[in-house]
Amino acid sequence: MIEVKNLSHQFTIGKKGKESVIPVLRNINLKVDKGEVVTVVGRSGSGKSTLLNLISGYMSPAEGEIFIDSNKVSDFNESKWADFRLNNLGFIFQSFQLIPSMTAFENVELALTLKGVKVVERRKQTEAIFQKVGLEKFTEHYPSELSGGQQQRVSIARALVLNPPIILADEPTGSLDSETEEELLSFIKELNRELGITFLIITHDDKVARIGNRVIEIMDGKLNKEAFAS
Ligand SMILES: Nc1ncnc2c1ncn2[C@@H]1O[C@H](COP(=O)(O)OP(=O)(O)OP(=O)(O)O)[C@@H](O)[C@H]1O
Repeated sequence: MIEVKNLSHQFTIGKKGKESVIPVLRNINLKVDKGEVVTVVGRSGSGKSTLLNLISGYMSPAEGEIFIDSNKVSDFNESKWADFRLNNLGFIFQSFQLIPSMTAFENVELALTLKGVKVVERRKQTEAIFQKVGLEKFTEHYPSELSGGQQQRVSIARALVLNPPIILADEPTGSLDSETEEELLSFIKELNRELGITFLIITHDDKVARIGNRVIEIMDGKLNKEAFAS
């Protein structure tokens, strides 16, 4: 489903003439199969977000190839990526990234509007997804009128409404207390089990890492050997 081949990435930082190169990822090979939950751990600064940004096309790899299904996405230009993301990838972020001036309902409906779904159909789909995430009583709330856990559920609804086969998550419980975190992790497992959604989750939290069928560790720019054990 996701295949990363010989992926390396580095950043160039500093003023012109005094640049230095920071290698972040070195020769990474990774396969995520359909229906898996794979968690990626590693120290702060080890390159977890960089890996996710490369897999989701927000950065282009310095070297290597990335395939999602049969698509060589590492060759995509920005417009192809935009279309591909809308149809294939859902995203969950630590900071929820909801639009504050829109209600919960409008935040979720917007994803369908961008996809060109007609108004009656998108209202129907949005209502159904609020039922799925158990927030049907909160559709008219603005993000600031919701708890952290509720905001994260709205952001999951926004991802789910597009029916993505894959969800990429960056520290999805990083802003939640431990009880809300456990609820959210159970919900992610339920979505994986019931809808067969493949998850790639980056985290530095052991509890989150443990929901993975496989835990992969990035260390010194490489994937830790242990990580390949199923
Ligand atoms: N746009 C950028 N320009 C230059 N260096 C960057 C850039 N983004 C990240 N880095 C550097 O790349 C390294 C990896 O960063 P990354 O954000 O991928 O780590 P991380 O494992 O996700 O960290 P954290 O757990 O703290 O979020 C760090 O040393 C960081 O300073």
